Amino acid sequence: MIEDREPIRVALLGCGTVGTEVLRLLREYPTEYAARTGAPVHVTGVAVRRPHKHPEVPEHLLTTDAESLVEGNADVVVELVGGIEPARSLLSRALHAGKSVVTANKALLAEHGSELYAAADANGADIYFEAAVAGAIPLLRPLRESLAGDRINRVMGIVNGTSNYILSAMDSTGAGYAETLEEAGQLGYAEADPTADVDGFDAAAKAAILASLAFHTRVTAFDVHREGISEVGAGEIQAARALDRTVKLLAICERVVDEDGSESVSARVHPAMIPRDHPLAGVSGAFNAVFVEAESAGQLMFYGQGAGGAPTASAVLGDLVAAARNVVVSGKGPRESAHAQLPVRSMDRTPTRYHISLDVADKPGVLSQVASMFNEHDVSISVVRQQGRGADASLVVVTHTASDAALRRTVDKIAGLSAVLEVVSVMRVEGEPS
Ligand SMILES: NC(=O)c1ccc[n+]([C@@H]2O[C@H](COP(=O)([O-])OP(=O)(O)OC[C@H]3O[C@@H](n4cnc5c(N)ncnc54)[C@H](O)[C@@H]3O)[C@@H](O)[C@H]2O)c1
Ligand SMILES: N[C@@H](CCO)C(=O)O
Ligand code: NA
Repeated sequence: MIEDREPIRVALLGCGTVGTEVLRLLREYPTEYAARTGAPVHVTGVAVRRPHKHPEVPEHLLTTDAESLVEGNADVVVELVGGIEPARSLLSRALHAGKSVVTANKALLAEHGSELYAAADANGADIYFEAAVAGAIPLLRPLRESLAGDRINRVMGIVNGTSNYILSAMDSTGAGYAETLEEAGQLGYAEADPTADVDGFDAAAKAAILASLAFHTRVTAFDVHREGISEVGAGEIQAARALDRTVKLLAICERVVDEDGSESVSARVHPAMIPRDHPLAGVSGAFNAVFVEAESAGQLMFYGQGAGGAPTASAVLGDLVAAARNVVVSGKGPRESAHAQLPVRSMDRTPTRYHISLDVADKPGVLSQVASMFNEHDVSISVVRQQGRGADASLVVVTHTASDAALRRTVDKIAGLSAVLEVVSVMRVEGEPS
């Protein structure tokens, strides 16, 4: 009988939005977790900061001493505290003691992932982190395991629910930034410090994890070019709408191949205009979606709830079952795969496309002045649209692909032209043939 087997002991660190749901589900379906694991799964303690705030947790499980809980008899440590410290020290301690770890902490993995992998490897423990990227969506396991026999060329997607929730609302109802951010917080999507969401830090950490797994290369959060959504205003949303596009905060990880065949990895997070008929355009609210392009598999799309207590708990519990099962059968999960060690390309040298919207003086020759700036910087133009007369004259340009640095230099030069009254919006364009 499975119930009679030696239980797998689980220490839970943190009992906030996600931790509460993990604990609720473990207590609601013990027979199913036991059957899937091969042994009963017992929570031996829950580390929190303020015990009186957790009436839902049996009192005998609560502790404020996370260190002692980790050092105790747990087989698996589930970390749902977030942030770098004390999570880093606690997980390092657990791994060095040979205990497997399940975490949803993208910030920690994106900065210190290699150190944790090494500790896991050296001590025969596992580290699982499906919840760290795109919440409930099974994405990291497919990258780490199912696609291990393929060659991935691109991973592009919406990986931050909070900023997507805000951009979706701005686009569909014209809602304001602050009120929507507050709603996202109340719904449990936003990080404890929501600047991590709106300034792109959360998505950049996820991009680092995705790029590392996709390209078998160590990519950290510091390698990821990052721009958030704070500069996206009604002007940008309208400019996109006028061209049948919408604005999304995208994480883009690519293998870039130069003419001489040398390869590098580019990882970036920034707002971008995508066509309204692109599958990512229809991803709204806290939903996430990620495209993966692999040499043999072709295009794959992963879609689902990227944030929220229960969806994230689903991913954590899937990992917990895997880690616990490995303890039962003395098996091992996947290790770090960083054999390719491709260089990380700077944003300046990354090929991108720009959409530029300008208010211009209604005078002959404006178009040719602007066009000559593009020529000078070797940037070719894909679309030009000149609209209005007099004070309302405007010019919209969409470029072909060029290096990001050349595009930025061109915009700076154009802004300095006397005929250009205002640069209304500048945004990168993704999701359409270049
Ligand atoms: N909320 C989501 O939608 C979501 C989705 C995916 C991943 N995550 C990740 O999951 C983790 C947890 O997120 P959350 O939304 O549940 O956060 P949360 O802020 O709701 O919960 C964290 C809890 O940890 C507690 N805590 C802080 N320091 C502690 C310590 N030293 N010892 C014990 N407890 C401590 C806090 O009091 C809080 O209750 C984070 O890494 C986050 O990035 C969250
Ligand atoms: N704050 C994150 C949680 C999921 O990682 C988001 O909004 O997507
Ligand atoms: Na996931």
